[in-house]
Amino acid sequence: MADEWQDPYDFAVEVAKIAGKIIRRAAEEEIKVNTKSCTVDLVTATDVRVEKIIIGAIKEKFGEDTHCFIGEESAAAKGPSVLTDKPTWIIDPVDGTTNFVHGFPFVAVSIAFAVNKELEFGVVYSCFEDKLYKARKGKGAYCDDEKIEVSDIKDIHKSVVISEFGTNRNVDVVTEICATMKRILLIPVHGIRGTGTAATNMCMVACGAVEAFFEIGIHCWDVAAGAVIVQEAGGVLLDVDGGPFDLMSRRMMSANNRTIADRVIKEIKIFPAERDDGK
Ligand SMILES: O=P(O)(O)OC[C@@]1(O)O[C@H](CO)[C@@H](O)[C@@H]1O
Ligand SMILES: [Mg+2]
Repeated sequence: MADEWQDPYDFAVEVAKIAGKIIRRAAEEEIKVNTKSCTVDLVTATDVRVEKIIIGAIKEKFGEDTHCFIGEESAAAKGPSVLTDKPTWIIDPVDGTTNFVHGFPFVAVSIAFAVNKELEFGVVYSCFEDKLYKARKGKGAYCDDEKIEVSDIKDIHKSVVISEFGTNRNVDVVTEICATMKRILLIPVHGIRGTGTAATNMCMVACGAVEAFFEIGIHCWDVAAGAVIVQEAGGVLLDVDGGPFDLMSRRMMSANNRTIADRVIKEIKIFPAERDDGK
């Protein structure tokens, strides 16, 4: 049987690189900053423009109504993002908008594709590093066409963990996040890091640079592509309570193995985040 998702996969790689070039060019000009859910949840004309270019290119290539789309910048106007069985592109045109605005060089184009609610492939292009991470279900994970694998560390005391502070500035939430980070540091672990983009954070797990990345508050478009890349690199994906990974839940634990995941999960204080699908 013809491999029907190879063409969209190859196209996702191509369009991610084009989008990355647009982002790099835009970074050389003055960036007008707007805000979304709060004063520190930033968005720029580049986020909106790049998403339109990606979706427009996909529609031109595969047909106007062939596929569905969940894109960060168009989602806001549409209400809850419901993932159906239909072939669906899940897109974050600029993951790390705050970094883009500040010139902090970790900004990723994240493009994933799901069919029957199963993620088929993920592409993450870290455009200032010029590193393209990609993976298709069942076919391994790659960075610039070199196979990547998670680290084999099982001892939490020899691990580096990634997490993020997010954009929620509610004092109780910030207190919980900081308390979780403190508990993890005091295990102790070698260190806690964060690139400011979930997609890139997950690629750091996939290539074995760190052992785990978790966050409460991410969206499906931040993590969909990284989820395929982590899984195909031999990693594990879970809910932050150790249950099954739920793409629309706004929370995620990704790690090199279950031992590390479970040990970090013990330190996470969970706070509520409204689901992407509104359920
Ligand atoms: O709005 P953006 O830039 O597309 O994405 C938001 C984001 O960068 O912020 C979080 C850091 O808290 C990341 O985990 C997530 O990817
Ligand atoms: Mg974004």
